[in-house]
Amino acid sequence: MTSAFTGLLAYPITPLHDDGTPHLDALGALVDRAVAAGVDGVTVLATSGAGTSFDDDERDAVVRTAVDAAGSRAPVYAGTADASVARAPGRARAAVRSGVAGVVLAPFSYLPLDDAEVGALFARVARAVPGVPVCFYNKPVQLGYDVSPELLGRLAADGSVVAVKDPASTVSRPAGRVAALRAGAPGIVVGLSGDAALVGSAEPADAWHTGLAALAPAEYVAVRRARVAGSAEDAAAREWLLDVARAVAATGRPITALHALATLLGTPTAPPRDALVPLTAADGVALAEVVGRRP
Ligand SMILES: N[C@@H](CC=O)C(=O)O
Repeated sequence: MTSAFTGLLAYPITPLHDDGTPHLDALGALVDRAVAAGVDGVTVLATSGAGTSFDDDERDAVVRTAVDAAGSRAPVYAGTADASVARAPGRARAAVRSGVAGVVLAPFSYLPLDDAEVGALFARVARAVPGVPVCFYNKPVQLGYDVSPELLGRLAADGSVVAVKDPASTVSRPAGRVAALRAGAPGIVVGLSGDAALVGSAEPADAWHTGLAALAPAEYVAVRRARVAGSAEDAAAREWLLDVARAVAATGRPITALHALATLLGTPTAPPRDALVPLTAADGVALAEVVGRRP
């Protein structure tokens, strides 16, 4: 049996109707397409899915839609962070009731947490969903907390987490981080995020976590499979994904850009909820130009 949180993990946006409610049919279609293209798992309601912007009923409906769309073909995971850390265990329980195969938890808080608080949070969530795999969603730039290999090792040893999603090596994250995480937390599943780095030259890892893979699954699957097999990559797919990743990053508004990208690629969605503001016209034109070059 494949371990949880391995392979290519697609993080769909949550498509929206014009009134801002989740467009569940569009979400189901996105999940179905990604799974049919061969992604190894789907995570809803994390960053790309704007999980913390939805109320409980909306989140439950999003999870159920994704689970139904994936069926038995691929595991569905859900981001269960909440603006109130006290609600995180309840959100994890709700996701499990709706059928997820594991939960993805970021140490989300109004003020950055410290090691003791993060340890307590993950232990509480693990106790709330015994036996359910939990992935530590490390988001140091945005949350002001960067998990150490040592804390991860303690959380893995007591069964609170089985996997970690870490930003791929960049200028601010020197190479060697994957090895450090493995050394600190033996046996843990190490996954990386950051499309430009993944498609570019990220260190080998057990998983890739990416929002873009939900929108361009065929290309991403081709690149991931070739990378894992050590075979020749589809150069056109790789170059195009790199260009898309750069165009999204250049906007400085990743969620808004992913919604715009989704629209350009045929998924109906309104822009993200307030207070995320629209892309500039120039950014919209740049994205459309890249999409027009899809191989
Ligand atoms: N962008 C993804 C996964 C990587 O960080 C998300 O939606 O959370």
